[in-house]
Amino acid sequence: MSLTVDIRKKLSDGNRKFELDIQFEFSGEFQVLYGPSGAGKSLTLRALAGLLKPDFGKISFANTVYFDSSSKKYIPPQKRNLGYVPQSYGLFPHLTVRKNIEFGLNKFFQFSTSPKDKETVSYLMNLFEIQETSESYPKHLSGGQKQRVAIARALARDPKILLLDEPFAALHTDLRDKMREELKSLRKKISMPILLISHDPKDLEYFGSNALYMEDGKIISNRS
Ligand SMILES: Nc1ncnc2c1ncn2[C@@H]1O[C@H](COP(=O)(O)OP(=O)(O)OP(=O)(O)O)[C@@H](O)[C@H]1O
Repeated sequence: MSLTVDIRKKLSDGNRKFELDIQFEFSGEFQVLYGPSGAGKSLTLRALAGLLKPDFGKISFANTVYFDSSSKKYIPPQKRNLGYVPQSYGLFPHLTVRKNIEFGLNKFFQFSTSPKDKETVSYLMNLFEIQETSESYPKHLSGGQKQRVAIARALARDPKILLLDEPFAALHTDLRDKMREELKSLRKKISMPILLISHDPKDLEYFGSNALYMEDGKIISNRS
């Protein structure tokens, strides 16, 4: 399954202008997108997730076209079969861990949870070892637990690719090492490609057999 990206987007807010001009293809296990602050890494991930609409170009994954400016095709975020975890995790503070993960099932208008959905949520809580926190609210969780809930929520919709924006940035150094190990073993269990953003050289060492280096809205080098 390969992700193909060829997009351009001009952004401006009064005085500031920024241009994203990105081309790459990814079909491995891990792809790291790295580069300095302000390079355009998060904007790229948001475009893949459908939260930022490019001006021109095409995004496709596993034979599904998510965006194509020439045919005016644009699949909205909730219909893209990918899991996206933003840098701040984006957990809902007023929902318990269980409800946060249920939200990921993408069934906004369903008032009760089916037995199959309950099974999926239990499976994910077991997988991430967060069963004991199921009735807790995000503010009572550690950084590592919050991160696990956020990834579990992204996986609840059964995505075919996982997009993680700086997954370890909010964690202490010791926990970062542990979570890197966890992410690697998780990938073996779920066997789906993971695209992650980082500006930590240690992530490159760990996951970086495929690495794209970005600067000023462009990909400067591609190590694969
Ligand atoms: N609407 C906008 N108008 C102008 N510039 C913008 C707009 N939105 C974002 N930017 C700028 O685009 C640049 C890239 O932002 P982005 O969040 O993708 O950076 P990043 O590489 O993820 O950085 P970091 O590592 O700090 O998270 C930044 O300089 C940001 O300020």
